[in-house]
Amino acid sequence: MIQVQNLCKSYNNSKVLTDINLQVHQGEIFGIVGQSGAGKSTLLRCINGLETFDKGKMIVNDTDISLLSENELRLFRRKIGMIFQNFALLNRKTVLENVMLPMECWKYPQRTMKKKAEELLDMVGLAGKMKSLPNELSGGQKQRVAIARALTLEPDILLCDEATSALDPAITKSILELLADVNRELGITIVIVTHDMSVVKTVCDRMAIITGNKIAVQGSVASIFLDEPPALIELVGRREIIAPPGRSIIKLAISDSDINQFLYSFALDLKIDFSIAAANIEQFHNNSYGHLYLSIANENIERTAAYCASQRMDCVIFEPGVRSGVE
Ligand SMILES: Nc1ncnc2c1ncn2[C@@H]1O[C@H](COP(=O)(O)OP(=O)(O)OP(=O)(O)O)[C@@H](O)[C@H]1O
Repeated sequence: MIQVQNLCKSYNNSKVLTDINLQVHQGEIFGIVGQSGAGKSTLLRCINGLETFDKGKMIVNDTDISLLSENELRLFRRKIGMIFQNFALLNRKTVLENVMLPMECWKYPQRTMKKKAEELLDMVGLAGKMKSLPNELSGGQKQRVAIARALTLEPDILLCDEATSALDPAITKSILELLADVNRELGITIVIVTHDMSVVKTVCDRMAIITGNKIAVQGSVASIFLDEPPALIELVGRREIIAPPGRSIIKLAISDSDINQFLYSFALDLKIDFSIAAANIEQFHNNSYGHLYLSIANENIERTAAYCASQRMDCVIFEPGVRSGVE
């Protein structure tokens, strides 16, 4: 659906994106994260043709967008909605008029525009606010209007540039639920640029991390958080647990549903002294995964590692001293 191949982009001879290769599958919610200035928004603007690039290919819905004429690009953009951190609503127009704007640009008949805008405002839970002005709405309500407006031309793809960054956690949650509904019910592919890892964990199927102008890693959100590659640790930081003298820490990637059974069998089969040094289980969509850190006497480490391998459990051993994990 979206294929980025060897894409390079500079501003004034300064490289912003280098050799970007990325695939977003049809119908998924894809997160792009990276430090401030990494080039996330630039990549998003390249996807909808708002930004040109120096080298490489951007293929969206089987169309190589660098080959499109101005007019073809305009038609192409129709099928891509976008929402922003600052909502980008017109304050002198009512909520209903704001939502009708894209259809006005495409000269839809008045009755069609009004009906469609009303339906969408109903869908985003703002049926009672059609005549309000944007500055009479809360931040979350403004973003709902922006989402309704982005859906008016029935896009295949919705691009979200830090869409929840200005909202508090409870409102962010409700906007993410709305985006998940839009994805599920309308089948719209969603690409979310964010610096907020909880956004990615809550709604994204897959993700990419941009570091040093490049994609450092891409894959399923759960697998990236379980693998904890350096690019992720660089972004979210690390915490440290010191294994006490004579003991080591063993780190296991595990799903929430397996923890109790694993610990039960572990204690019964190995009959060794161990304690839980830390556990970090998180919700990814509807599944809970995370890491379990067991503190084990050094003389039992080899047996423990062999036992974990026999149970097909991935484990990493941290000898006495410092072990790291993501926050
Ligand atoms: N139109 C422009 N002209 C010149 N430089 C630009 C332009 N747009 C972005 N840049 C530069 O490109 C780099 C990447 O910017 P971009 O907005 O894509 O980063 P970002 O990862 O989205 O950052 P943030 O998380 O802070 O929004 C930055 O150094 C920025 O200053």
